Amino acid sequence: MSRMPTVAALVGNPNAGKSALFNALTGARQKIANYPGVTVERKAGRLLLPTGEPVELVDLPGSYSLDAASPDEEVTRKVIMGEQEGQVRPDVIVLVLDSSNLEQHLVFAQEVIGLGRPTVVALNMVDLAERDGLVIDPAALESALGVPVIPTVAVRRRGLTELAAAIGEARDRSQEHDAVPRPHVTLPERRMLAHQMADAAIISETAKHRIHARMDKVLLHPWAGPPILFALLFVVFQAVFTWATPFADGLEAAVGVLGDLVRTYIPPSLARDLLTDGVIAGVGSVVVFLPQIVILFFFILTMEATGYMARAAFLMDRMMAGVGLSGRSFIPLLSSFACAIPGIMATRSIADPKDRLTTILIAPMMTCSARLPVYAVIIAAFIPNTKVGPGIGQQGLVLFALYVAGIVGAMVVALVLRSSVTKGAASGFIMELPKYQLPTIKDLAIGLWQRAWIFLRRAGTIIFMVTIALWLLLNFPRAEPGQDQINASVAGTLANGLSVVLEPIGFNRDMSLAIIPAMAAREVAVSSLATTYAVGASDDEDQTAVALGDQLKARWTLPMALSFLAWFVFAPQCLSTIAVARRETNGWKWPAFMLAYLFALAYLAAFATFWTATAMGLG
Ligand SMILES: Nc1nc2c(ncn2[C@@H]2O[C@H](COP(=O)(O)OP(=O)(O)OP(=O)(O)O)[C@@H](O)[C@H]2O)c(=O)[nH]1
Ligand SMILES: [Mg+2]
Repeated sequence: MSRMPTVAALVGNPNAGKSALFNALTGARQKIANYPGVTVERKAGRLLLPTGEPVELVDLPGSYSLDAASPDEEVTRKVIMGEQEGQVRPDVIVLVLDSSNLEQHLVFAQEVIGLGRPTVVALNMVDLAERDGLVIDPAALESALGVPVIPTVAVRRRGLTELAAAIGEARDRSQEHDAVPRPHVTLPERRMLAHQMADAAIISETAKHRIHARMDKVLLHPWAGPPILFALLFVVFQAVFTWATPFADGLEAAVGVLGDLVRTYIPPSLARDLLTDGVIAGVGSVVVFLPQIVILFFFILTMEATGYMARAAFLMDRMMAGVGLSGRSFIPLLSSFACAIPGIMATRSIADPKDRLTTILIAPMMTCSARLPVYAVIIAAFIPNTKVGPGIGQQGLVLFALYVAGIVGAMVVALVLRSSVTKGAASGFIMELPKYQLPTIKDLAIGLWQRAWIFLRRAGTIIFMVTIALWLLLNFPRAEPGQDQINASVAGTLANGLSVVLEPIGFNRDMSLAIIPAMAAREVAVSSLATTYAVGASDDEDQTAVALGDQLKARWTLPMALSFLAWFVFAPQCLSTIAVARRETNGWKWPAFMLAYLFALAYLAAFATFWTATAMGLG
């Protein structure tokens, strides 16, 4: 047998646990989460059979049918059929079924088995079925489907060896005879058969899942549900501030000490300035937000793992329909709170092209985690840390308001787009609700670690480089004695030019200076301000670092700060988002449109904020 390695593909309904199985079998770290539509691309990994032979295992997006409706389902169909470029047709199909949802998953299963190709069924999530009081007979299912059925629990690594062995056997059988497609069975027939098969395979069923049904009664209640969701999100933003404070203070102190050490032990020179003003002040000012990021992701990951995320989508469906979208757009939009890039990619699970395009266009308005440091630094400097109610801090409230401003802005834009450029009827929304699950500590820890690592890596690479470049542009050419270094520098000259345009929205030179490098990564706005003020202060007598917050307080007025925040709610700040929008819409037309309308919106919002605040006498 000296042929190409065997290829096996994981196929099944969304949320069946394909990626969890993939991770368990190959040691990969694909994203898994408890809602349908997590995986939108194929991903290959290597699995070793019990015989030691390697198999290429492909994880695929979930699918309800071989008649693909959405771009991610299309990937699955193409791979199964061997039409995907750069991917040989799988020799073995590993059909993943959710045992606790058997009847529903058997509908697509029959379609796949009907292809007559070597197939193995992974009867996954048998633990959840048991929890719900279901006992399933794999042998009955095996004889009904005519292919091997292996019970598995992906997240507990149960049944993996048996599954791997079955994959090997199926491959061996396939070499003996060719695929024999079975007679076509229509969808209604498959539905009926699925019902019969599930009935025959389920030995006993007790009504254990009452608690979860009762939870849904409350959480999905048309009146009680939305306030609960709202309250939950509110708690998240309070927590981002209050829980993070001790850790953030500690980190900030550590960065300060580091700067002082360098100042004490290295004689004054440009190189020392680069270290203190560029690296430590600049990059350090971003790194101190690690605790906030971790706390935010703790909540997002928990919502994803417990199954609440899909319920939130369900709750929001009605509101989304009001602006011409559906609950389908909710999860991509919510993912954009982490970063617009995975958010935009997640829109591949939306079938209607215009729904999808609208969602892509508004995704950047969801407050991504890179904006959190910008918001946090300004809020901490300008909004008093007072309580406005029991357990409600004013700072958390303002943060919450900024997130809400982004959401409301996005909804208004969606409404306008859906009645103009992306006109079309709102499509219906059906999403199966996943089972409630407690998140496993290990998965949560891995998820948080990955997030923290991404954040730190950004600080160490892109933010670091942009900050250094900015430091150079701020320091050259050198100022004449008595002249202001920043005004003399290349960066200062550019910023002074730009501030003519930005003056009407209350931006001073330093703010204008901060928003350009922030196009690389939004956190850079913070590091640029820190570096600018550190460079500006270098000539002063006092060499000790002044915390960025104090610098801001001394140099900005409240209306200026609010205007800066308003700008960051809407402005298209990161080039990677534009690049992904180009890829997902196949051209420059829509990203250009996105860029233009977001800039216009940001300018208007900052303008209105600045002048309203000024008129209110806040300056
Ligand atoms: N209890 C239990 N949970 C599981 C099992 N397999 C997967 N899960 C959980 O089920 C959820 C869905 O798993 P995924 O692997 O993301 O599902 P998927 O089939 O890849 O979903 P899509 O990518 O959306 O098609 C996650 O929360 C997993 O932790 C299992 O055998 N038992
Ligand atoms: Mg997946």
